[in-house]
Amino acid sequence: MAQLAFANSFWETYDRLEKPVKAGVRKAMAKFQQLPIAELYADKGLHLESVHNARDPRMRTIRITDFWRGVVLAPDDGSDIFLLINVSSHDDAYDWAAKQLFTVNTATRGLEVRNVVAIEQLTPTLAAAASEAPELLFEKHSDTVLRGLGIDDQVLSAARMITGEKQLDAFGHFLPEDQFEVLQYLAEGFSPDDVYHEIVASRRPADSGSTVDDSLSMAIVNTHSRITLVSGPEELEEILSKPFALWRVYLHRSQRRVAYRRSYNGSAQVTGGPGTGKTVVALHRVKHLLSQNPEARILLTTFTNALASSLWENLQRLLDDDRLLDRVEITTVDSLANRAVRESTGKGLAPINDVEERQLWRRVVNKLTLPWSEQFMMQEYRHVILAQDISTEAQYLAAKRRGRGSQLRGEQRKLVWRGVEEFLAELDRRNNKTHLQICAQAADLISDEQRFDHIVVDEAQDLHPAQWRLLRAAVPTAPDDLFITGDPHQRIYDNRVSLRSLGINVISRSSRLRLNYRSTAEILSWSTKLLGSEPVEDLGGDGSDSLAGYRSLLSGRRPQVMTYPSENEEVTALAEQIRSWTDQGVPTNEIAVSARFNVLLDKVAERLNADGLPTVRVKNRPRAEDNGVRLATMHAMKGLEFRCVAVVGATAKAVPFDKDITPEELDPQQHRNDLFKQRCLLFVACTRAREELTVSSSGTPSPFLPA
Ligand SMILES: Nc1ncnc2c1ncn2[C@@H]1O[C@H](COP(=O)(O)OP(=O)(O)OP(=O)(O)O)[C@@H](O)[C@H]1O
Repeated sequence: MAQLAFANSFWETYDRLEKPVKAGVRKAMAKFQQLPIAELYADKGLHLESVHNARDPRMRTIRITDFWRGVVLAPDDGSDIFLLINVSSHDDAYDWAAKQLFTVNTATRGLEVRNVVAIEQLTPTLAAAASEAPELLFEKHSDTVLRGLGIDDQVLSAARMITGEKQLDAFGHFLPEDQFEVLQYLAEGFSPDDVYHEIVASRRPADSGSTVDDSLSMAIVNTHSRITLVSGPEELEEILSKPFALWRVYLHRSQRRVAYRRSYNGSAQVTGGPGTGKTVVALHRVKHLLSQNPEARILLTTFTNALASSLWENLQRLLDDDRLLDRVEITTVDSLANRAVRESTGKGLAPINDVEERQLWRRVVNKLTLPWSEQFMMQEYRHVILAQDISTEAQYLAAKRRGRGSQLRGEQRKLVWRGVEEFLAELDRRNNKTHLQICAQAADLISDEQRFDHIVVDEAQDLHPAQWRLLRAAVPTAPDDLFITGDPHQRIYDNRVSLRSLGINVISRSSRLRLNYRSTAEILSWSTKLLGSEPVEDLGGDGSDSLAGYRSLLSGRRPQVMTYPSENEEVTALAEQIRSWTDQGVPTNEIAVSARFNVLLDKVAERLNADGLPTVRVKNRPRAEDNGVRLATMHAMKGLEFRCVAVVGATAKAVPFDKDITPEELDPQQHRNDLFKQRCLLFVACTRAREELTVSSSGTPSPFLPA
């Protein structure tokens, strides 16, 4: 009986197939598990046939439906594993299959694939460019060194003509996977020894004796990172019925590279637009760190409790081992701080929330008749005083007010400081603190027993400097201390930091992910326009970040943007839209409605419930399988995803919301930051949609909506 293995490229295509095509795939796969090899070839329905003019004689295609074919690599050396590579339309399948060549890497012994036709066609162009280039990318490495890292003849002669990293990136797409990765590492300045440890040593199977088994099945078994071997019909059924969970298990090359780098000589950072798999990468990094040291204590942290619960569920799936899971603490930074303070002082804390803090500032402003708004005071306290851990008037008078665009003279600063003292005294009287104050206190108090060996941070863009100080204090400075993922385009709390000034240096250990796996290209390109054209400060405060090269391979319907004469009409149209999604078979738990404010969500809930559509508030942390259309404020949409999303109430009054915007005359810089924060909010809400997005308003639409 044959065995079946799947290349990662298969998963990238499978989940996008329509249901009948998926059923066809399952039927074909079942045959591989039921029939002896000779009968497979004879089976009329499967139609396992060779590819005319294929560069790899083992290449075959199978029939899935009249229109779709699967591309398969068939063993010709007496071994019995068939590798399913992808599923595509009839012509694409034959065209692709004819050009590819699978080979076994001499160093890693893994199976790799190259587009041999493209390499041959592009080589003369490379040669022409190389003859005029002042230097070549790999000239300092000898052939012997490159061969020792698994580079074979064809790749070696191409590598010898490559002039720079950009050219390597463009060409790399056609090269065998392990060899391309070796070249990327060398191009980034890693020494051949480091590359050997990073790629070859970690992938090469332990030598079992004097003879090397170079059969196709052995190469398949050796290629864990790119190929899954399926043991039996139950496992196959489980895999094919839950491809969504599989995405968490099979990584794209660019993701695998950052998640499974053996070690970073310090803190590392991964950025990327929405849906590029940063959370997935963070989870895999935890898995990798545990594989390096199963005794390590790891903190995996994120922004909200809801996201922490979802990280826990996914990590459980990924590790599937309770002993390893026990080594990982998953919590928000605020909860970590609360616990550290409670354990050190023996006192429980009930921090006040943002709304209460704002009210308190209003009282302070009124009591001292300060010439600034409560919002200005609250921001000054957070972004200047707490951010720099300022505790005396003298420190404040001398402080740089980074990120603030207004000038405050000495007398004015003294007045602000009086306000701060009043605010702190009032908190003391109430025996209260803010979350950020608790983080600041925890950073000073955290004890050795409360420290971790590694910290992995997801949604890092919204952490405040006080929270970073706590994280810095919670892990000793060492290789692999902090692994940080985030997207500055999704900054919805306007917390800006200079990571370097907080003792976190990610320079030369930063990577960017560019491929979006969540949304269609139509949703992405429309949503990206919401951000406008202002440069975006990067995660660590060292420059700007951009979404250059950010893309999706999925395609679908363009987002629908509607304006209604009244809110009632908008909500009526929303109910119809949701009904049409459920009629098309989208389950209610895969549909979300998001608004800037809860009042509109209340109205939506009332209307949908009256129409017989169940609803659930995201803030009540429903389980993934719970029935009901998800209702969430734009803030609560962070980190989530749904097949269909309706953003409602996107009016000029709600986004931007006046009260959240510092007047330009008071502080032009803060004004710009506040406006950008609101753009980000809309961007976050819209980029949660996987397949369909509608955005509606009644009255004047938000000025941020693209024309
Ligand atoms: N290699 C992959 N192949 C297929 N799907 C993937 C892959 N990596 C991630 N995904 C899927 O893409 C979606 C987005 O991933 P994830 O939530 O990790 O992205 P993110 O970058 O953290 O997003 P955001 O910043 O918007 O929260 C998820 O459904 C995830 O399962």
